[in-house]
Amino acid sequence: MTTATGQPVTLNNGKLDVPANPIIPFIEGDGTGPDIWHASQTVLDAAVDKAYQGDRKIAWLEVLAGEKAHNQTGNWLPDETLDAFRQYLVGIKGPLTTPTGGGIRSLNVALRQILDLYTCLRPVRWFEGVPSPVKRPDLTDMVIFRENSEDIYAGIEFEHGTDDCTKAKQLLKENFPDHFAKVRFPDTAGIGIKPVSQEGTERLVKAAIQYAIDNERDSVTLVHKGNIMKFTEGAFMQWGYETAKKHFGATELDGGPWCTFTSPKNGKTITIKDVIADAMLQQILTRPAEYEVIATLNLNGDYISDALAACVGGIGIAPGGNINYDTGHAIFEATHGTAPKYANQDKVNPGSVILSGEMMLRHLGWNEAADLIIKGMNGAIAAKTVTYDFERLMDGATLLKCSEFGNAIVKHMD
Ligand SMILES: NC(=O)C1=CN([C@@H]2O[C@H](COP(=O)(O)OP(=O)(O)OC[C@H]3O[C@@H](n4cnc5c(N)ncnc54)[C@H](OP(=O)(O)O)[C@@H]3O)[C@@H](O)[C@H]2O)C=CC1
Ligand SMILES: O=C(O)CCC(=O)C(=O)O
Ligand SMILES: [Mg+2]
Repeated sequence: MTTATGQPVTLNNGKLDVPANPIIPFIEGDGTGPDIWHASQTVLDAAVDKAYQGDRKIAWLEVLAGEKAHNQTGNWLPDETLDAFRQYLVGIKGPLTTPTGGGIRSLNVALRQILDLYTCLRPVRWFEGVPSPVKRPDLTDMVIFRENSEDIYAGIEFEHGTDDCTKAKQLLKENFPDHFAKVRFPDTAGIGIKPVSQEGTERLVKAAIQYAIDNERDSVTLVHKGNIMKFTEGAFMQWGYETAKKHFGATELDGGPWCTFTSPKNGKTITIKDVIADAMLQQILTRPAEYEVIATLNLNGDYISDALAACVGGIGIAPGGNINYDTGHAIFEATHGTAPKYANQDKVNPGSVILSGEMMLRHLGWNEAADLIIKGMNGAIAAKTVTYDFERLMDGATLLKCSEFGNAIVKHMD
């Protein structure tokens, strides 16, 4: 871990106290991570410099995770990294590789769970001029609140053929013989169990509804697969409606389950509704204008994030933040992964991490710098100076490298 000269961000009476030179830990990331991080840091520093003329500056603190950490320390997620995120509250990261099948379970998920960053906040909006596979990408303007600490990401899985799996199956057979009788091929089945709790649901849905109030949105949609998984996903829906009633005074509409309440901010009606997850994946294509804030479980949120990102032009500009609204801890990161086939080619779109940085600046209250990033991004796209993912779909566009796209954003801040 390198050192940084600055002061920590702190939480006082539930509000972030941000010094003029906050220490912000960052993880560069694996695969395309270093290319993307380099471009992003340039943009973030330029935005802060232009907005505050040297009065404010981020003191970046590199912390290690993933392959770089393993190569340097022998550890994939060193304690120093976790300590830095704990101490400095707000950080940012590039993507980290998770092998499929065997090997380590996701470092990304580990960070979210260890720091209890229970909300994965992923806003999805269209930037004018970005090529999209749908006819009206401008109708998509949604904010996903994905539950980040439960569901199968925090679940228990037993691999077929292991002693643990045999024990788990024996336990089910002895204690729940009727359920176990429904397992079609018990001798070769792997077993998975997912937890979904009332507390976990309540804090996530509460944050989503509060966001709708603060940002003057008209609806919050609970997305679940409760018709099949009644006591996990169905319970999420039920607890979600209860949260709206308990914390926001919502009352049922026409006998429920939809309910409404009056926003204390603007006096308008906010509707809480629900949609089953598979139907939602078609609704985001067919009726996107009807959805604003989405509160959902971990796996549904993972699927919906990528699908919605594609609707507005792709995963290259899909940002996010992992946030605990109670402790103030937050780590901002792209929706996409490490795209390893493009590693070290200075090729991919750094937009997702740059816009994650924009979210981070707004989270810190540095809105002037955040606004400059949006201005720069709009300008670079309007000038059709873009990376390969947009260039291949745009007529008459100029192909830029990852670093060049960062520079183009900076140029268009003026
Ligand atoms: N939070 C995190 O750190 C995450 C990590 N991961 C991990 O990343 C690894 C790779 O995952 P994979 O499933 O390949 O998914 P990726 O999101 O890494 O890549 C899938 C495709 O998305 C497009 N893409 C991704 N990033 C960009 C970008 N910056 N600019 C433009 N296009 C981009 C590319 O499409 P095309 O081929 O069309 O050019 C790429 O082939 C896995 O180990 C996975 O676990 C995955 C998601 C999140
Ligand atoms: O951690 C991973 O490897 C995947 C995570 C992911 O897909 C996501 O958070 O959207
Ligand atoms: Mg994902």
